[in-house]
Amino acid sequence: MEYLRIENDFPRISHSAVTLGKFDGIHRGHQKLVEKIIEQKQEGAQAVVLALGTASRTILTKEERCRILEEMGVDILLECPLTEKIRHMKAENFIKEILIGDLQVSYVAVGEDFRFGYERKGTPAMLKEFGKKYGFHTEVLPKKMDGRRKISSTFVREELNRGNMEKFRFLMGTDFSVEGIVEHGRGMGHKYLLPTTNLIPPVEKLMPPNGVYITVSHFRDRSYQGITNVGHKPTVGGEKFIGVETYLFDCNEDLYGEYCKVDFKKFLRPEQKFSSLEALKAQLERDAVKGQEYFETL
Ligand SMILES: Cc1cc2nc3c(=O)[nH]c(=O)nc-3n(C[C@H](O)[C@H](O)[C@H](O)COP(=O)(O)O)c2cc1C
Ligand SMILES: Nc1ncnc2c1ncn2[C@@H]1O[C@H](COP(=O)(O)OP(=O)(O)OP(=O)(O)O)[C@@H](O)[C@H]1O
Repeated sequence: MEYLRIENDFPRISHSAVTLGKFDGIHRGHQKLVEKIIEQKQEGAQAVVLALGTASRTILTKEERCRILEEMGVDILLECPLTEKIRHMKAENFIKEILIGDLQVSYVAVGEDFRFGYERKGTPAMLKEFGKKYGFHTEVLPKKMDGRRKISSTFVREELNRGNMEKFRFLMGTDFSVEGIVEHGRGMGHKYLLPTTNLIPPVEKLMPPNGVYITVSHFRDRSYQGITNVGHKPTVGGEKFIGVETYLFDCNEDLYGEYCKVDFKKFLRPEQKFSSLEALKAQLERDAVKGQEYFETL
C-alpha cells in the first residue's frame, strides 16, 4: 500500500474508488466502507482511503492504521490535514478538482451523515448529483449500529477512556494493543517484584486509564498470557512517561530488544501508590491469580 501525506497538491490517479472521512480508528463502520472500495478493484479501480484531518492523539498510530488498511487490501492511503485551503474549499470544488480532476474517481462510498467542504455543506446527496453529471457512482451506507447508538470514533474513544476493553474489541473488531521494542526498565521488578517487559507507547497514541489489565503479548513466533500495568509506577518514585509493563505468566526468557505487541483483554484495577514494595508485591500476586483465572475460564 502507498501512503501519502498531502502537503499541497493531490497526486494524479488514473482510476480510483474512494472512501472519505476522518478514519481515526478503523472501526466496524469504517470497515464496511473499506470493503466497498476494495470490491471496486475488480473493475480496475485503485482502492483509495482519503483521510481528512488529523487529531493530536489518535486511536491508532500512523503505522497501525497503515497496516490495518494494507491488510484489508487498500492500495493508497491519502492523509490530508485540514489546511486553510482544504477547510475553505467549497464542497463542489472539492468534488470537481480533487475527486474528479486528481483522483479520476469512478466510485465513492460514504456514510449517510458524512459532511465535507466549506461550512460542511457537502452531503452524500450532492455527491450523487455530481456523480450523475460527471459519471461516477456514489454509494451511501447506513451507519453501522451498536443497539441504538451509531458506531463512531467518538464512541470508541469514550470506551477507551473508560478502560472498557471488551467494548473496544466489539467496536473495532480487534483488541486495543500497544506495540514496540522491549526496553530496559530500572531492573527493580526483576530484583524485588516480578520480571517484566517494558514498552513505551508513542505520545500520540490514545491510551486507556492508568491501571492493570489482563493481556496477551505476541512476539515474533510465540505468545504469552500476562498482566500489564499502564502508568507511571508511583510506588517506586514514578516515571514522567507512561509505560506499558507486563508480567508474563510462563516465561523466563531474555526478551530485551525483541518486537512485541500487547493485546489488552480486560481492565483489572487502577494503578495505585502502595506504602511499600511488599504491599505492591502482594497485590501483584493477587492480580496474577485473577489474570490466570480469566484465561482458564475462556
Ligand atoms: C501487573 C503490574 C501491576 C503494577 N501495578 C503497580 C501499581 O499499582 N502501582 C505502582 O506504583 N506500580 C505498579 N507496577 C509497577 C512496579 O512498580 C514496577 O514493576 C517496578 O517498579 C519495576 O519497575 P522497573 O522495571 O522500571 O524496575 C505494576 C507492575 C506490573 C507488572
Ligand atoms: N457506523 C458507521 N457505519 C457506516 N459508515 C460509517 C460509520 N461511522 C462512520 N462512517 C463513515 O465513515 C467515514 C469516515 O467516518 P469518520 O471517521 O469521519 O466519522 P466517525 O467514525 O463517525 O468519527 P467521529 O465520531 O470522530 O465523527 C464517513 O463517510 C462516515 O460517514
